[in-house]
Amino acid sequence: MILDLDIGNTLSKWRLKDADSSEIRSRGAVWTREEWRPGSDIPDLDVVEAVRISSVARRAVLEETVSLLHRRVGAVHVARSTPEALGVTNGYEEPGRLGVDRWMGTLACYQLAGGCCSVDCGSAITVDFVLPGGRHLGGYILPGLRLMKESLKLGTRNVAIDPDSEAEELLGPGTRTVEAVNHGIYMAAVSAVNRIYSEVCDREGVPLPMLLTGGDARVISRGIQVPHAVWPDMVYAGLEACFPLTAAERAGRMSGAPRVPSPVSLEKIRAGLAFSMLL
Ligand SMILES: Nc1ncnc2c1ncn2[C@@H]1O[C@H](COP(=O)(O)OP(=O)(O)OP(=O)(O)O)[C@@H](O)[C@H]1O
Ligand SMILES: CC(C)(CO)[C@@H](O)C(=O)NCCC(=O)O
Ligand SMILES: [K+]
Repeated sequence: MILDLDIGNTLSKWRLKDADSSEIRSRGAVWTREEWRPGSDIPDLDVVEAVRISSVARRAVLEETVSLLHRRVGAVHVARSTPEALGVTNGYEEPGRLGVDRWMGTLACYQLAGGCCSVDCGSAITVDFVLPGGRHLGGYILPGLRLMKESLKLGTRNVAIDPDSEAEELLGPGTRTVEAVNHGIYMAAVSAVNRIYSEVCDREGVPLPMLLTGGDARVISRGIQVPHAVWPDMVYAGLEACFPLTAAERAGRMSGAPRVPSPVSLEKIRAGLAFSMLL
């Protein structure tokens, strides 16, 4: 079995992948904390032959995790943000400072779609761009839905947005505090993603396929106006591409990859942008 770990600021997600069949056997999430110890909600390490890790948590969390895993598992691969990988050049002035979850997601997206816009809707919402040809432009970081809500301190933090609600409903005016807050932060998030996408495609003169991942990807997806696809395993797919271990991975197949969405024409993107600015 291969254990893949995506250690975020809030949640540490894991999945167990069968090295022979390439099937995902189980998955889970635990709170990210200093001491990452196998317990009831963490898989049995006896069956694990290799681990791949993407971590944006404090260094102590990663060090603790790696030293624990090294004692139990033969191969431990830790992903890093590098100046170049898999045909993509990192757009950051200091490439190592780009969040490795962004780098993994973006590499996976590029492998799948070529030039792309990769969006991760987690504790933070990040939007990254790669041009056809592989130049990563950098990206945008904004607070995620939960963080935006908590920062308001209006006592509404425990009332999460129902992930099944329709965008149309969430974009209307709220008539109670929790609704006003939920609709406000939802509007902030989806408007930002829509606008960022159009602005960058306009600037660069190329319409790009958009892929979304992260805990809030499904609900944010409903408010995104341009064609896109949700890829829950996008960060894991970056780990697969960087550290291929199975036959399928070596052949370039990434698990859970969606069909590549065809972007709308540049003219349409520009018309939408002009419309929203001239109103
Ligand atoms: N059980 C949960 N605990 C925390 N967040 C949750 C949970 N279920 C859904 N969410 C939503 O998922 C978002 C967090 O997304 P994600 O699962 O990608 O976690 P993350 O690890 O915190 O992200 P990041 O990698 O940016 O740190 C939150 O904004 C929240 O709205
Ligand atoms: C932005 C987050 C928190 C998103 O998980 C992560 O990618 C991170 O800590 N990044 C480092 C800062 C940067 O990417 O510029
Ligand atoms: K994430």
